[in-house]
Amino acid sequence: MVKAWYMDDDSASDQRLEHHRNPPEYISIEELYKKTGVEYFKLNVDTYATDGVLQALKEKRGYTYEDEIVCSKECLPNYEEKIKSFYTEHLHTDEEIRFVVEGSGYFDVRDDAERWIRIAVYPGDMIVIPSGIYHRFTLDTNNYIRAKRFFIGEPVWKPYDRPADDMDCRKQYIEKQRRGFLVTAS
Ligand SMILES: CSCCC(=O)/C(O)=C/O
Ligand SMILES: [Fe+2]
Repeated sequence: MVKAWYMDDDSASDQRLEHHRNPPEYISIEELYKKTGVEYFKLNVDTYATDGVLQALKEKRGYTYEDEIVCSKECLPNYEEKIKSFYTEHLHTDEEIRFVVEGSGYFDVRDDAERWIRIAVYPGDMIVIPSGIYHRFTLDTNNYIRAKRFFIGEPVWKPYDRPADDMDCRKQYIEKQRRGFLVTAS
């Protein structure tokens, strides 16, 4: 099962480490959704191309665009710059949808009390990060991830670094969080 935990406050050491608190404080995926609106789906990484589960999800959620990103020194153009920008706290005007097919990494999201939650992703994990949430991404010490990216319509990748509190998507996110993410995740 996917693991998520509250991070320590050690921003000086390697971002690619686990950064657990002492003792570790895990959060369930249900709690994660309630606090942040982040959705999670588990797919079969060996059969997703033919088993219909991903296809059904794409149709249900209207994902019309799909591509792949490989984050590694060898494959990602402007690697250092991109890795730095992924780990700079930011938000997007649209959902960030990633399905991990190889490798691993960490998505960090802020909870309702501004605490960082780290979500460890592995092959078969699909994560939907809501529009307007402050978040960031880092590779772990394996330094490699290959993920599918989905989008409703034409993709908009632009990150807006914090502070972006005046953006409509941020205000809408805060309002949804205030009301509670009550609509079922799937
Ligand atoms: C594994 S996807 C790379 C990270 C990314 O695309 C992004 O937008 C992070 O916020
Ligand atoms: Fe992002």
